[in-house]
Amino acid sequence: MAKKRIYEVAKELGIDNKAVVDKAKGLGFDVKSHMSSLDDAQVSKLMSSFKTAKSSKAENNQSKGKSKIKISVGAIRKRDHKEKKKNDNHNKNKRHFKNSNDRRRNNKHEQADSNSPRPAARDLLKQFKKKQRAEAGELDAQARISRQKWHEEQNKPKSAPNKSVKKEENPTRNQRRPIIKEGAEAVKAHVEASKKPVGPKIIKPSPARNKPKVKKVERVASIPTPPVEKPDSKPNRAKDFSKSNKKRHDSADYERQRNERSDKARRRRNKKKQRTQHTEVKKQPTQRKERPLPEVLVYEEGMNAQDLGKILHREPAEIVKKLFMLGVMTNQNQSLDKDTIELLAAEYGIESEEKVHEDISDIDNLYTKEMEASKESKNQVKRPPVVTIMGHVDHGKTTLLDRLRHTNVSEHEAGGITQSIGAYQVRLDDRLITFLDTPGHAAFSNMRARGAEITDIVVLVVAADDGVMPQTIEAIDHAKSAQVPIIVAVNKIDKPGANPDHVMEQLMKYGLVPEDWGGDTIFVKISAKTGENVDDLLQMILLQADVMELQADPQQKAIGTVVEARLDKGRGPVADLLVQQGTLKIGDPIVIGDTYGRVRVMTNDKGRRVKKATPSTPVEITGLNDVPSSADKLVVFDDEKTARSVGEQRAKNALEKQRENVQHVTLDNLFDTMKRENMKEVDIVLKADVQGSAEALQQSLEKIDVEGVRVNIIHSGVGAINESDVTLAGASNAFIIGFNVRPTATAKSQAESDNVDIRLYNIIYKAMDDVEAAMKGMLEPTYEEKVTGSLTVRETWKVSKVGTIAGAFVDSGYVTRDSGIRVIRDGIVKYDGKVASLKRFKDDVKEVKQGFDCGLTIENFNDIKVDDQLEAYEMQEVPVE
Ligand SMILES: Nc1nc2c(ncn2[C@@H]2O[C@H](COP(=O)(O)OP(=O)(O)OP(=O)(O)O)[C@@H](O)[C@H]2O)c(=O)[nH]1
Repeated sequence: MAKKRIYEVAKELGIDNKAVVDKAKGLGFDVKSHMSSLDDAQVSKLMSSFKTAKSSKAENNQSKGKSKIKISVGAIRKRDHKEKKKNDNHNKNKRHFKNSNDRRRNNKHEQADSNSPRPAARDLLKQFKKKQRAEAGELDAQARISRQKWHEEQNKPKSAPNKSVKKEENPTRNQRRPIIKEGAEAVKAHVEASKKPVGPKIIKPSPARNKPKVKKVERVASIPTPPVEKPDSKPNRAKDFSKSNKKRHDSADYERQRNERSDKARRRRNKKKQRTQHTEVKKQPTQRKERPLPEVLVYEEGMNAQDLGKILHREPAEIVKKLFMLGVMTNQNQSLDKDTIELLAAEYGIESEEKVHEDISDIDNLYTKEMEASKESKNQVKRPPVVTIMGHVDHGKTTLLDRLRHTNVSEHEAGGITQSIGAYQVRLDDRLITFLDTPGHAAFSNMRARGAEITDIVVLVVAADDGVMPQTIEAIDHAKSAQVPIIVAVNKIDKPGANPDHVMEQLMKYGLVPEDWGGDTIFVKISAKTGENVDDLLQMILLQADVMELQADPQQKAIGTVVEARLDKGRGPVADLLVQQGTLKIGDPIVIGDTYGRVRVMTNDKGRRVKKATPSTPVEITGLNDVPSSADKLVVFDDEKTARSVGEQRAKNALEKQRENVQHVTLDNLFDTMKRENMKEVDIVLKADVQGSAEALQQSLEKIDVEGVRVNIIHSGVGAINESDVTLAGASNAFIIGFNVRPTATAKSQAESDNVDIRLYNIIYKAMDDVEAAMKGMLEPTYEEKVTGSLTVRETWKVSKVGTIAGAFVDSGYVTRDSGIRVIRDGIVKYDGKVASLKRFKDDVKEVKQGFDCGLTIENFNDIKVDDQLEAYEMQEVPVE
């Protein structure tokens, strides 16, 4: 035999599951719920224990008329009422309710427990039906009243429900449920109710019962009620009492199911309530509002309402609404400008501040920061002064530097002019002085100005035999604008015509008063050629440096400035730079201008390899990806990756900028550019061997102005002329100037096929002259007369309306219809005019050549005679030499 579940046993016994579970537990079985299973032995033990209990109980309670049915119903009631224990009133009512029910059942069972239950039941049924018929009318009336009252009750506000009163007013309920009343009235009513016939009930449905709504049923079900018996159980119950147990069990199950359902419904309701509460919490927009506004709105231009909402702890919709109120129509995603954001901040009553982005690619900024940091540093030490020698052409700058370095540079310079900037260090009494060699030609003035930025002291060289010249004054101006002190070196004192005092007098006009004469400018009379007083000059420089307290921090990251840069065939890009702060070391990741790399090889001014360069040291470095420009800043980064990204970003920016410039000179807009302001321009692509030369040449060329026509350098660079230069020149209708460089083979062939003119020079003056000549070619062309043929008049005809027609023979050359014509009679020019018409026989022709006759007329001239000599000529454009 299979195992049995508790509820099956309970069903068999007709006892409540809980009672059986309790009993099973009492017997020591391992059961938890009505679903727990029992084996045969346990079942039989359990059943026998119940039977024993039943028989003993039956004996004990015989006088009281209690039965097992009572136990089960009571148990259910007990359970139901436990849920309502919170309410004391209810407990009271429950007691009444239970007593009356017990009594009702006792009565019922007293009758049912007679020897023959069936006749008793039939009698009861008959009696009941009889009474029912008799009371039908009365019940109908009561039901009507009850319905009416129920409706009234329903329509009443539910603020103070009084269930007891309500129940009292419902006669139908009174029939199946004890009337709940307080005190003696309740007892009386209870007694009366207990006297009522027992049996199947609920003939007249109450209005509440008629309500088919599930909700209502659930609400009622939640109130502990006795099991509701189905109307169709009525005859069965009367006829077959043995089935009554089953009915009661069914009824108990039904009640349990209802309770379970109601429990489920309650749980669902609770869950739903919780969910609603949750969503309410989530949806609470007011809570966001409560978050405080920031004190300052730190914004970036281009933020939208969503971004601002996050910062301000406000809904984007609110931001949009606020802006709308301020007259700004926008949506949540639309970018807002600075003014609008600040307006919004003011509307919220808070400060606004634009977020400052530190652009790592802004190396000028990094350079300035490092420079400032060095001033604050405690590691500062004395550094050598950086000196620039300036002066007029041929006043002896290079000779002085030669003397200082004991080398000879000037003899190798092309054209006799210093073409590139170098920097050198000289030593005096174990102290170093750094010299920047800045040539004095006017074309280099721009570089000189740059040189003054890194220069501590300017040595102004003035030839004692020549005195103050234009570039001397220019040099003074540059030094003064850079607030750099000037030491005057009056040179060539060895020369017989030298007059140093005259130079000193001249310079007084420019605020340079010698110390001997009460001023503060140091004057040193020297001879660069003989070396006289050169050491005195160095002493004075060091003295000036001491006064200036020049210091640097060699421990910080290096910063510097490019003095010169070039592309070396073997070594790639090479930069001459001056370290200004910190120490530059081999392997340092660097960014210089728009280029980047790692210091691969470092060479000093003596051509020796060094591993590090301290402040004020000029070095030549390799390892860059491209050629930087002079005056570009050098910054050292922590790692090569950062340096690379910064360099690439800068190069990209520079390229974009260059493209923007190039866009102005394209084939599309060339015509407009030329016509603009009635100005003619000569577009030039400039390539040079070193940056300094390129800049110098550019400066010189841009100064050329030939009757309003000027030079426009559309691109200048360092290195060989390549295909891209030719393409650019072709597209811009420009020509190319190469200074100390040559075109590549492909560039040369492309230039030939594109008809792009490439001109190569190694002397600046020559380049300038050629450009000037080319510019003259762009002016209105000059014409000269060219005699094309000579004719002899052989016959004349006078025709009215036409005038005199000359029949002439072309002796040499040719005559055209557009030719100018000169009438020469006896060696004298009688008339100079134009051919009006030219014919052979009767046909108009364009040209008649030597050996042919022709007929011609001359504009506004009819006095043509036979044997007159005619000279045909043309005006031809004269090419610029
Ligand atoms: N007698 C004499 N001649 C000098 C002296 N210094 C320079 N010279 C001569 O002056 C001429 C020009 O000298 P440079 O040193 O080339 O002059 P610079 O100023 O460098 O000229 P640029 O490079 O063209 O700007 C040379 O022939 C020198 O020999 C000097 O102290 N005495």
